[in-house]
Amino acid sequence: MHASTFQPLVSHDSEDHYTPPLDKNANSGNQYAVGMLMLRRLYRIFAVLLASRTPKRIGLGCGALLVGKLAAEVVFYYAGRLPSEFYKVLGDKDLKAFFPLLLRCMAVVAAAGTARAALDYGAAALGVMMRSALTTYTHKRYIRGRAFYETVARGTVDNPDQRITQDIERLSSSMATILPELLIAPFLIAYYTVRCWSMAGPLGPLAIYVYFVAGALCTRAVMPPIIRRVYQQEREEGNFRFQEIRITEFAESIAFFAGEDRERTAADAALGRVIGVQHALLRKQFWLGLITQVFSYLGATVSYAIIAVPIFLGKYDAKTGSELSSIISMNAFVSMYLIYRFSVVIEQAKKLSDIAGYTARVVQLWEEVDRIEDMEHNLGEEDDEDDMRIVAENVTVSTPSGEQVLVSALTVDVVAGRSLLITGPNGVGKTSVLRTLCGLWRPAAGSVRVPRHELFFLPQAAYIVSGSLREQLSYPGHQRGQSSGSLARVCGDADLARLLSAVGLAQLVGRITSATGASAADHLAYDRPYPVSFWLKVLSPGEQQKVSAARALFWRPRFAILDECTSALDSAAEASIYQALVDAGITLVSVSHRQSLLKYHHMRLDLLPQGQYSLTPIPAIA
Ligand SMILES: Nc1ncnc2c1ncn2[C@@H]1O[C@H](COP(=O)(O)OP(=O)(O)OP(=O)(O)O)[C@@H](O)[C@H]1O
Repeated sequence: MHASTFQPLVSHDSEDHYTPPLDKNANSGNQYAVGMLMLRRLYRIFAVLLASRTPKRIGLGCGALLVGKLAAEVVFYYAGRLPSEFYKVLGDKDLKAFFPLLLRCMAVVAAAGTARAALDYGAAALGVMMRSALTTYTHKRYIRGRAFYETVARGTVDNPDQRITQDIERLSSSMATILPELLIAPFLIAYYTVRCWSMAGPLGPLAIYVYFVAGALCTRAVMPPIIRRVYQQEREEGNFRFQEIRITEFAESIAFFAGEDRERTAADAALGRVIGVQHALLRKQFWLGLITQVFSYLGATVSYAIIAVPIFLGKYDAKTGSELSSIISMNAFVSMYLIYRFSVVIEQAKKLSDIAGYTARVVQLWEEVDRIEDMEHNLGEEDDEDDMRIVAENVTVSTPSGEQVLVSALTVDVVAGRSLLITGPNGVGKTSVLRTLCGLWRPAAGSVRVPRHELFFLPQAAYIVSGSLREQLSYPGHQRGQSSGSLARVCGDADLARLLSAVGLAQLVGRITSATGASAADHLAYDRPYPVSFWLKVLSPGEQQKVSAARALFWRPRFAILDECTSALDSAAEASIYQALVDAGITLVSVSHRQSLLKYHHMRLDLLPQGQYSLTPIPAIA
């Protein structure tokens, strides 16, 4: 049956587009201005770069680039003088001087070409180093504690993944190209100002400075809307990518639904928004481009006007025709180069507006992590390692925004050996209670104490990772053993085989080896790494839940939080997994609708509408 044959019960205008997460920062006005906020954020970027593990390399890279740039400028200066020398030699018809000049010209051109290529390479390498340092820092801050969870759950910054993978890269490469130009600009401007002064008098550099200030003011006027558009474009790019990723991720469901028309409409709509912002950005950039181009072409005229003054005032009356040509050429080069250096600075304004946009996106993510860390610090949550129980006292469970109270005045005490089963109708708040008991959500009132390192979570949709079977079964890996000793681990192949057999996956190793064409006696059966896509193909959703259960048996925590983690299993498989968990001495806090699971628990928490609940003991079933 095709989806179009469905008759929807409720017909509504489907404004079929993904609503981006609320971006409070984006709405708070002056986020994109080239002003104090941007400088503060840039300062923070540099502070991170200098404090990174590779500050020496980055510092050396910057230094080498600066020295290289200065050396290249000397070469460019000699290259720039050549036309003036040719004017003189050709004007004097000096054949003896012509060939050596030609040879020198070739050598200088070769040196200038090499210098330019080396500088491009140096800037790109510096960009890569900066990217590495900034991304490593972001990973360290963001993928730690609950920072990533809170950031995603609060949704106050859009697309954190895109900020890490794309915005940092663009920020780094833009900074690496702009930095050497800006660092070297003062030296070159000073040098060429002196040269220009000596040839054309004080009026020469003065005219160029006025010219530059006018250009800078015009540029400054058109920049803020560009920065805002760069920011918006990045956000829409992220939303567009999100839409495409969903099609890849849920290809099978969409195909089952025959939902391609709807998905295409949504993807086209997301693309439309990206294209819309891109056009808006291009229109704004047009004015900036116009200003920079006009100012750079006007430069040639200004240079001739500058040298015209001393010529008409008679300063060079004593010179021969060829000498005067040479002076005009040399002055054109010096003043044009001074103007060029200024126009390079103005041109950097365009890149600076990109940098401001990317900087805002990257540092906003850090600021969000700061806020979360401050909040956690102020709350001063600490584990009580000795208290082996999960205790909720007078807790109000509500959604993160606080709009919806799900459970009021919940008091429950889960001691080791006395498992709790949470039941209730859909949407009443069972998973929310688990989140609160685990510490992912803070209680709106009351207190929760939980031995976090003695807790293991089994979700309904099993989380499958890339790597070997051993890594799959031992996720999240060795770091978990913080309270080492309490978590008994098994590691040998025979132990892992026993684990798999306990959850009904005894055939898994054989299936993996045959799926990859390896021999049955593959000595790397547990250690050959595979991508997530492989595991998702090899394991059915029910088998993925079994892998999840095997992990709990691998780690043997004191407590396991089970959120309908056996929903895809047949009742025999479900029973044997629950029995295995109980036999392993794990105390369960489960959510389930199935009466058959009562016998593995000692207490039942029934969540009722309007925030009510009842907590009753479960009589032992003989
Ligand atoms: N992150 C969130 N932000 C806002 N509201 C949320 C959030 N998560 C859940 N809710 C709301 O809380 C209510 C309870 O959700 P919860 O997932 O806890 O229910 P449940 O009892 O586990 O449902 P089910 O049996 O269907 O799994 C729902 O109405 C949902 O809208």
